[in-house]
Amino acid sequence: MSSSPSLPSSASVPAAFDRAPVSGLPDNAIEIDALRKVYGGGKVALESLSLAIPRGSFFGLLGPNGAGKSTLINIMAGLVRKTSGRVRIWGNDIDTDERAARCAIGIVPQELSFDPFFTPREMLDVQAGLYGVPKAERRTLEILRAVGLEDKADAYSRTLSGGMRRRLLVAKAMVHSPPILVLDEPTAGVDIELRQQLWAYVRDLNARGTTVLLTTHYLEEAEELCDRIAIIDHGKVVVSEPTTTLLGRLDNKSLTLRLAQPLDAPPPALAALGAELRDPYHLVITYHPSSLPMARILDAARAGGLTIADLTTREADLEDVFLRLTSSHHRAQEIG
Ligand SMILES: Nc1ncnc2c1ncn2[C@@H]1O[C@H](COP(=O)(O)OP(=O)(O)OP(=O)(O)O)[C@@H](O)[C@H]1O
Repeated sequence: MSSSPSLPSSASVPAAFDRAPVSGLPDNAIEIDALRKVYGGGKVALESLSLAIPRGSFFGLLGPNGAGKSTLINIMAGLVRKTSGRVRIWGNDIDTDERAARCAIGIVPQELSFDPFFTPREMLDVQAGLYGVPKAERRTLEILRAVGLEDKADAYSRTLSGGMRRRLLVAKAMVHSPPILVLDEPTAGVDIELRQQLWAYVRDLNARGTTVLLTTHYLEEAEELCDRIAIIDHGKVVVSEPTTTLLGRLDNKSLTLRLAQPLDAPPPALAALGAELRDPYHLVITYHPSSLPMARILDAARAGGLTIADLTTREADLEDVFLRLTSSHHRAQEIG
């Protein structure tokens, strides 16, 4: 795996807002309205998709395979042409203010593809040139330092490890100090240590004002990092809300009681609350905390004469919510 050095703090890299006036900033970094994409063969990838990504948020875009996430990001990046609808990036319509919209966003693509004969320094310089960053304002080495690649500034890119290439793509996306950073599956196949380093850097950028849009298949990562999450499925938004609200949706918990004595059936008072024996020493009760306080379950256990050796609880996590919402969405589609 990668023997990459620790990423230094990004404090040396000015965030986008260090130069931007605070007044006149858009409330939403990205606004998508009734976006539709039909590919050549007639495949409808996005169907009237509307979404607002608040300025300053760390926003997760989740969805099953084929939901339309890459199509959406590629439209924002100018790589795929939308069929209809409206997209505004930092207040700039991609149809009428394409250049300003492109300058407001830095995209870290899924694929690790770049010219193997360019060095990281050359690559960032070319990118800065493409975005019209004047030579005096370029911070090539600062950015490379921030992603832990300063000592590789003049190495051929083909000699970099996969993890280093991923970080180089993050650096490339940041050369023009965009107020919005989009990361499309940035940690797929990246080892855990590097993932943490990458997230420390991106979190720091976010704390200093950069809006972050992340797509990932690692739901735990999204749950930990994102303050808002949208789930899309079949080209439509199923839900878009603060992560805490989303997690609160299921109102589901499970309580496992480890028993001092074995049982062959749950006592009636607990069976009435839905308790099931996982094995003679473990009773599992899945319950809704809002309508069934845990104290009532414990009272029922005591009334049933049980001696509890230990107990553990588990809350619904993002994976539970994700599966519930995407499968209920499928059911609704089947019914409708
Ligand atoms: N160039 C294309 N031509 C035709 N259909 C396409 C094209 N690109 C994507 N699609 C289809 O559009 C739908 C959405 O694909 P998209 O790649 O946007 O989904 P995704 O959410 O990014 O999936 P994944 O998580 O697997 O990357 C899928 O059914 C896909 O097969």
